[in-house]
Amino acid sequence: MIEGISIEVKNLSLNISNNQILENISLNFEKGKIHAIIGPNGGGKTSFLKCLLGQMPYKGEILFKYEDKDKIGYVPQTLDFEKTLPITITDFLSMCYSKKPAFLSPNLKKKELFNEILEEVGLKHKEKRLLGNLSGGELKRLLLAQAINPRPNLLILDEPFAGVDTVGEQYFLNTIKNLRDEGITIIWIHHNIKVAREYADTITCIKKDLKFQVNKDEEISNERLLDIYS
Ligand SMILES: Nc1ncnc2c1ncn2[C@@H]1O[C@H](COP(=O)(O)OP(=O)(O)OP(=O)(O)O)[C@@H](O)[C@H]1O
Repeated sequence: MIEGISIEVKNLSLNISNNQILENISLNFEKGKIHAIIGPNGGGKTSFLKCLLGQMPYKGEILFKYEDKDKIGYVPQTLDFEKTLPITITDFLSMCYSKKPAFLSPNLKKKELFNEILEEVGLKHKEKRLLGNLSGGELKRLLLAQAINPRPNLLILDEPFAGVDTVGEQYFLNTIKNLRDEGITIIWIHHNIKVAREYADTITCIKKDLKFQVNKDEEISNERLLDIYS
């Protein structure tokens, strides 16, 4: 089993260029569970994840509690890159997994690792494909592959299903559930409350200063839903 990370967020606020994006948010994320984050477009969900990842100049405290390691895997909402770049899946993985000396082709051991990684996400035999030629769903699978190998203690997913078809979505949902069963803490932005309720252990709504957290089986009243999405 993997030891998941638990997180305590205390009085988190984020102000960028005089724009108050998050205000006074306090939350806990228990280890080894799936925590879905919902909320309206522009409500601050991605900014919140970026605070967790230490990428935003937030105020307040974010405490990571862990017994084993504090390894974090991250799948971004989008990956911006020049589509004509001559970079294959293997080149991309080489960049993700290379330590110095850099710029060497993968050795036999790395090639075996890449095969295992690609097989897990259903991309085996596509290692020579150019990154720019991958479909939205294939790119998401590749991003997931680098995030979960080696296994992290915390996995952060920013809308992993965007651009993914129904079969791909089911694949992601099963993978997320299996990773949770391995002990990994998962924080996952998702727009579909019904799916979030089915798969997540807690649901957290983030909309600037309006936030609440409910467990899987707790009701979310229509009033609350109206508050979030109006
Ligand atoms: N670097 C930045 N500089 C200025 N404003 C920003 C920056 N990053 C985000 N914002 C603003 O913060 C607000 C929240 O954005 P964020 O991307 O966190 O929302 P979101 O809930 O993830 O939205 P969506 O569901 O559309 O992805 C938006 O109004 C956005 O324009």
